[in-house]
Amino acid sequence: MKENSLQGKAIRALAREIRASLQTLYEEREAAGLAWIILENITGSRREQIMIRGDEPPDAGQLNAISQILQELMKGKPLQYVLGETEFYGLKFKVTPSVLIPRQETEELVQWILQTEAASGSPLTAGKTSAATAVTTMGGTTRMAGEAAGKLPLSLLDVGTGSGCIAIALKKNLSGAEAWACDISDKALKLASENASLNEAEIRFEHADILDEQTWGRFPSFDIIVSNPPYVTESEKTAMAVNVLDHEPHLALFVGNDDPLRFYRAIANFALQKLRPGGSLYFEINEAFGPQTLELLRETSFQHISLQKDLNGKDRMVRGFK
Ligand SMILES: C[S@@+](CC[C@H](N)C(=O)[O-])C[C@H]1O[C@@H](n2cnc3c(N)ncnc32)[C@H](O)[C@@H]1O
Repeated sequence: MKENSLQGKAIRALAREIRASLQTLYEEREAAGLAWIILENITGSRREQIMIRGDEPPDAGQLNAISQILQELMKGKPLQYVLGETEFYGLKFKVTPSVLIPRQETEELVQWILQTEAASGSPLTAGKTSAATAVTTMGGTTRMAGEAAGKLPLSLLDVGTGSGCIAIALKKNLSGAEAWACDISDKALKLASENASLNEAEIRFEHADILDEQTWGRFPSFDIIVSNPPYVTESEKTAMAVNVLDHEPHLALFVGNDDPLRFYRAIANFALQKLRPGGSLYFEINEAFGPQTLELLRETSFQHISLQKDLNGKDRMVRGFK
């Protein structure tokens, strides 16, 4: 769409025009959703506010920005990379093609962890004070929460942190927790650290190849270890959407066909060494390997293991306790 074809358009007409352009590449509903996200981003107003001021045309600078965004989108670049930002668990994150775009399934993983913590009565769950209180974990053991108790505060590690979304969302919602995050990618770690500053979350970032046992020594022990590791097999590549395949980092996505559970096995062994008694391990998983990932946790002597489906009814998360 040419910039001058947008000029003088009232904003609702503009939304329709953007949608029509995008429909050559996206389905109608997705195109309509994208059109509003673009307008919200450019005007800095929420959709409801834009609707109220519907007859005010955007200025020349805004039209120019819309036109550039459309050009990038028409090349198949994901909107989050075009805008350079996204939302995850109600927080804003910068994203670049060096990191995976945070997904809704991963928000569900964060939700599951926070619900489990809340159900265990943790005083660290956001909104509650960090008192010196004994907390019985699902694993059946007791840990002391709160530094005032003279005990270690709840600590967590996110393995393969990417944009930092899991670690930062957990840190923001488990006040007083000590949060660590690691990744093999320096570029991801740099961006994750920017996101931590943006969200005022104190996180300790470590560069580590989790498949290399020699790097494990630099980590202390944790109450929670979580990971959304690379889990798409090479043979699943052909079924993937082109805008994922062409734009998202392959280091974050793929694992060889010969050993699709490679990361899960390594991280489960790492967790067996690094989790405190009663500590918990959470994974996001490939829907094709639910029972196999559970079996892996069982074989690695994790207890109270469970498999959780995502909102689309797909096997998506597993959990086990040490
Ligand atoms: C599926 S992405 C998850 C990113 C982010 N946690 C999320 O949920 O959006 C997997 C991440 O693991 C990292 N990674 C890949 N191989 C790794 C390794 N051997 N050790 C540590 N991190 C690794 C990638 O760089 C990538 O950031």
